[in-house]
Amino acid sequence: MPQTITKGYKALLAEAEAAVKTLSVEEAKSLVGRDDIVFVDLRDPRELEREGRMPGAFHCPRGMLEFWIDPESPYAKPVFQEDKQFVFFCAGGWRSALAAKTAQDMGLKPVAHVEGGFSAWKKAGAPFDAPAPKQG
Ligand SMILES: O=S(=O)([O-])[S-]
Repeated sequence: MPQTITKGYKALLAEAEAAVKTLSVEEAKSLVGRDDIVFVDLRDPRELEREGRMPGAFHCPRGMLEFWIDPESPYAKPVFQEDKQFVFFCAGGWRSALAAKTAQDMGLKPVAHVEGGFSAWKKAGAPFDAPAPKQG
């Protein structure tokens, strides 16, 4: 018998979007370079290699999020102990909505996520570091 998914991704995203602050790319752009803001890139390493990076963003693969945020975890990262605003982004804005909701549920604050993610960021002409050219 097939599995019955009782709470699908749309419901999870709707819950997350209702709970966390969403920034447009334009709003996010206006925060670049500020000392009190940490942009958190949730994409996988291969996506960064392929698509490029947001300058100055802290890279936290989505799979490590909870373990890097919790100071009691052996994998805790000091950046998540700072008194700053955390702005999450991914490729398209879905992982970042769920991640920002989880981070907020864990007590991290303030948090927000970027609508449309890195794809929208690039499309809007926001600054990014292009991927390094392939060797060979
Ligand atoms: O990056 S994503 O929005 O496709 S999950």
